[in-house]
Order: sequence, then structure tokens, then C-alpha cells
Amino acid sequence: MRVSVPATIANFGPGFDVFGLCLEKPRDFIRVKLSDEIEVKVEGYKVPEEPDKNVASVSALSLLRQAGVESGFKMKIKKGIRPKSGLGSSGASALGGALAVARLLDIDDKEIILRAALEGEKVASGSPHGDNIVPALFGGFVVLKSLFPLEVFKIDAKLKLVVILPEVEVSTKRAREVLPKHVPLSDAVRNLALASSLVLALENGDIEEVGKLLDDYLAMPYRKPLIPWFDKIRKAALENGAYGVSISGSGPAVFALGENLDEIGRAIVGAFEEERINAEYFISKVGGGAE
Ligand SMILES: Nc1ncnc2c1ncn2[C@@H]1O[C@H](COP(=O)(O)OP(=O)(O)O)[C@@H](O)[C@H]1O
Ligand SMILES: N[C@@H](CCOP(=O)(O)O)C(=O)O
Repeated sequence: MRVSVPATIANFGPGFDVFGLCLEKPRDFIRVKLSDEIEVKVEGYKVPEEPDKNVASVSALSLLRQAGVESGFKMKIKKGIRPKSGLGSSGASALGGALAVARLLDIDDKEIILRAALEGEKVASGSPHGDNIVPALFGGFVVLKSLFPLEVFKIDAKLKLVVILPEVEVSTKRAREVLPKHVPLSDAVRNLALASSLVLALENGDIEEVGKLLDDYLAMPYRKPLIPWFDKIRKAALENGAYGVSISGSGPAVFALGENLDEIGRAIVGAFEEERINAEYFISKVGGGAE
């Protein structure tokens, strides 16, 4: 059984742990067949091949055991999403492992698949959060109302965005460790206003307004030391016509909305270069989810 799972933009501005947008590319490809042993082979970006350290094999095993199947498996991963990128690299593999096994066993229940995928994601980020896995499963833009029971609102957003991937790594685990347990009420209120307005703007297809609402007071202020270049990048993007710009997931990837996406992408790459960081950009539409 072979599945392909796309990258995602978790948080999408003010929606910490709640909003997620599915991209068309890049993608991870995962092939699984049942076997007596457990074996994991990886091509492409380097991630562990030890079955207990690879998020895809942890989630595959979790799904098998949830289904009461005592078998092992042979897994091949073509890793197309760079790890520690903020593009849902671990989430995509975690979903891929669970989904491939679910399809082998004819299991369609999304909550079972999600539960197994979250077991994998926990290995990477230390805590279960679904805003990368869920959009990769459903496609489109999702509002994750609840993980268990799984309750999701989906908007089939029609938009294109530019994603810029600098050559630096941010571990999601580390980016979650720096977050405070409590935030000021005024910051929570500001996020509430941004997030609810963003959903309405997206539903109305007002992409310029969506861009203007890409801000966050819950995680970004505390993550600044991990992404000290962000304010300069944002300035360059806005000066070159971006409607808005934000960090993808826990970073370091950033994304921007606007009309002249190539120009914005080049400007952001240039701003990274001024900080002596190599970066590349690509343009993607909203994706339809795992296949
Ligand atoms: N199949 C896998 N795909 C991606 N990362 C994996 C995988 N298996 C284990 N990992 C580990 O998970 C961590 C990357 O996850 P994370 O920090 O969440 O990155 P991202 O934000 O890009 O998802 C790395 O330590 C990586 O070695
Ligand atoms: N809400 C999470 C999202 C992490 O996404 P990833 O793509 O960096 O794995 C967070 O911000 O910690």
C-alpha cells in the first residue's frame, strides 16, 4: 500500500494548535506491506530508520495494535518534506504510516487513524497537537474544534501562497518548550479577534483581509529568540506587496499572501541572504490532502 501525504501550514497566523492549511507540495511517500519483522528504509531527507524513533513506523505500529493485529511491517519512506522545517514534516510522516496501514486493513475511521498518527507525532514534538496532521488528512483549510472526539470545520479555500524555506532548523519540540503556561488576557483577546475575523475573511474569499490578519500573540512573542530574523523578513515581504506574512507551524518556514508571489518570494529570499541564511521559495495552491 502506498500513500502520499502533503506538507501543511499549521497555526496559519492566529490559530495556534487550531488552524491548519494543506499545501499541494512537497509530499512524503510511504509504502507499507505486512511482514513478520519491522523494517524501515528512508530515501530523501534523512530521518531515523530505527522503528521506535521514526514517527511513521510508530504510528503504523500503533494502528496495527489498535486494530488487534499482531503483525509487523516493511516500510519505505520517500521523504520529500524537510524535517524541522515547520511544514508539518513529522506530521505528514506520522499520518502516512497510520494511513497506509489503515488502508491495508480497510479501516476508514478518521479518528482511529488520527489517534495512531498522534502517537507518531508525539515522538517528534513531545505533545499531541493535530493542526499539521488534520489538514494533511482532510485537505483545505481546517479549524480543529476538537481532537477527541474529532470535530473539524473545513473551508475549501481557494488561494495561492508563497512559502520560503530557510536553511536553518527549528525543532517543534523546542519551540513548544519555550511557550508559557499562561498568557495575558489582552493577548488572548487580540488572538480571538484575529482568528475569528480570519475565518470569516477566508469564507468570503477576501484574501487581502486574510493576509492582514496573519498575526499572533500566543506563540510568536515567545518564539522570537528561535527566529530572530522574522521582523526583517516580514518588513521585506510587506514592502514588496505581501498582504501578510507569518511563520509556518513552529518555523523556520514562512509564508506570505499577495498577488505578486514570485516577487515576494524573491524579496524574502534576499532578506534571508542579508542575514547570511540561504533560503528557497516555492508557490503552492491549497492541497486536497493525503492520497
Ligand atoms: N518520518 C519522519 N519525518 C520527519 N521527522 C521525523 C521522522 N521520524 C522522526 N523524525 C524526527 O522528528 C523531528 C522533526 O520533527 P519536527 O521538529 O516536528 O519538524 P517539523 O516541524 O518539520 O514537522 C526530527 O528530530 C526528526 O528526526
Ligand atoms: N501548533 C504547532 C504546529 C507545529 O507545526 P510543525 O509544522 O512545526 O510541526 C506549534 O506551533 O507548535
